[in-house]
Amino acid sequence: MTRNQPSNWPSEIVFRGKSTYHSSVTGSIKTYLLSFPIPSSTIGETNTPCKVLIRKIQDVAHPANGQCGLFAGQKIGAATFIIDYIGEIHTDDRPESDYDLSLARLEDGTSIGVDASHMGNEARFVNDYRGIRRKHNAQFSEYRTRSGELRICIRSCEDIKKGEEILVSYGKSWWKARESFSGYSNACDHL
Ligand SMILES: C[S@@+](CC[C@H](N)C(=O)[O-])C[C@H]1O[C@@H](n2cnc3c(N)ncnc32)[C@H](O)[C@@H]1O
Repeated sequence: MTRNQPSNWPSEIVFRGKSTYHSSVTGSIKTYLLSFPIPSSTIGETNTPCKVLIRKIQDVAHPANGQCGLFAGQKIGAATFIIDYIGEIHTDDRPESDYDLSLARLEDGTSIGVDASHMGNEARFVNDYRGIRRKHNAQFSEYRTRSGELRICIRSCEDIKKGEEILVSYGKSWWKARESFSGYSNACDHL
């Protein structure tokens, strides 16, 4: 299900309800991504996204203070589909992107990513739990839609109260790759 652009969406990022395929994705890879046969028990695209809100974080104790976060706009039960992570599907290397998730790795070693640095939906604003909460309350989860498209979504791993920040784990390797980090820029000037 696609969504409408939120009113506080940053003007420099293209809002998209569906993935876009970069020119690095060849025809055969696109076929694999879009039409793999799936068991009918798999999560389908009839999943209704939860209401989520992008909020500017104004809390000096929060490690992403001044940036944005993704917040629950409704009560969300455990193990609930929250929202698809939409971005540009690509196979080229994007080590500089902080919004690039791994979607699949093919037998020939090709890595397929979903990069939401320049386009995406609200899911691109989800923060990592470290320094904010004892553990994550949501996680990235890969699935096929009923039509067979491979996607990543955010799913809750426990009950999330309305107004609570939705937090995932980016994984240790994500942070390790950024160990030399000396400070994040303010990514939330539009709010
Ligand atoms: C996918 S973006 C998340 C949304 C981002 N906060 C924004 O406003 O665009 C990833 C970036 O968020 C920030 N971030 C996320 N979780 C963090 C955490 N636990 N501690 C510090 N910075 C975090 C880092 O700047 C990271 O590069």
